[in-house]
Amino acid sequence: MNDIKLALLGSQGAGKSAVLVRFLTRRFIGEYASNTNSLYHKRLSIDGRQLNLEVFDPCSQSSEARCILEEPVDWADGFVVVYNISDRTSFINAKNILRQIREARMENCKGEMDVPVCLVGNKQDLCHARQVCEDEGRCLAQENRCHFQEVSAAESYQDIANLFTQLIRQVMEHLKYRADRRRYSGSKSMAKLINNVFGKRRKSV
Ligand SMILES: Nc1nc2c(ncn2[C@@H]2O[C@H](COP(=O)(O)OP(=O)(O)OP(=O)(O)O)[C@@H](O)[C@H]2O)c(=O)[nH]1
Repeated sequence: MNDIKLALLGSQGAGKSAVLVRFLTRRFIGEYASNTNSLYHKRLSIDGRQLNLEVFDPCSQSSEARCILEEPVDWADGFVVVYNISDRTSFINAKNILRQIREARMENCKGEMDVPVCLVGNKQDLCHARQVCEDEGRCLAQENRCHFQEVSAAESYQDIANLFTQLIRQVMEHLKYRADRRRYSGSKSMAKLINNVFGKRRKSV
């Protein structure tokens, strides 16, 4: 069984818990405890494969450009970065979070393909109070080579289910790529070792 670890990041009140609970239970629950870190577990099946999903929903990150929690950046295989379309500050914070994920990953995983990330503009039902237009979200996602989706955790399940399913598929591909890379570099260094030990002798035969 595959283990998939995701982390949800975003400003306080952007709707991270609402989005996640919608995905896990299909329900919208108005209020959530926001002063604790939560780790959710779910078993699911995607494309016929059984998965153990763990999702980390940390307690609020402030809207200032301070460093996001370092642990989820190292721990997670993929990220959901949530902002509120009716709160520009949460969008600016999402931008900072995307930058920090990229920088942290560049340092830790040199040469690896991008970590899967989905940028989510939540509270689409509040479009009368919109402060971030859809194109801005799309452009930001393009700049960061990540998927983008506007959703309303309050009103709809399907968009949220689709975005998590797509992200999980991407994570599975990414994990396979990393495992193949490790196997390949392992066999390359073994070949090098064999060559170093036997190379000269073989030449003289
Ligand atoms: N109108 C509307 N309200 C939403 C939506 N999603 C969440 N909310 C509300 O926004 C508030 C914050 O939602 P949370 O899910 O607690 O947000 P959060 O990002 O987890 O917040 P913290 O845990 O404080 O970081 C709650 O009052 C939710 O009911 C949505 O799609 N539309």
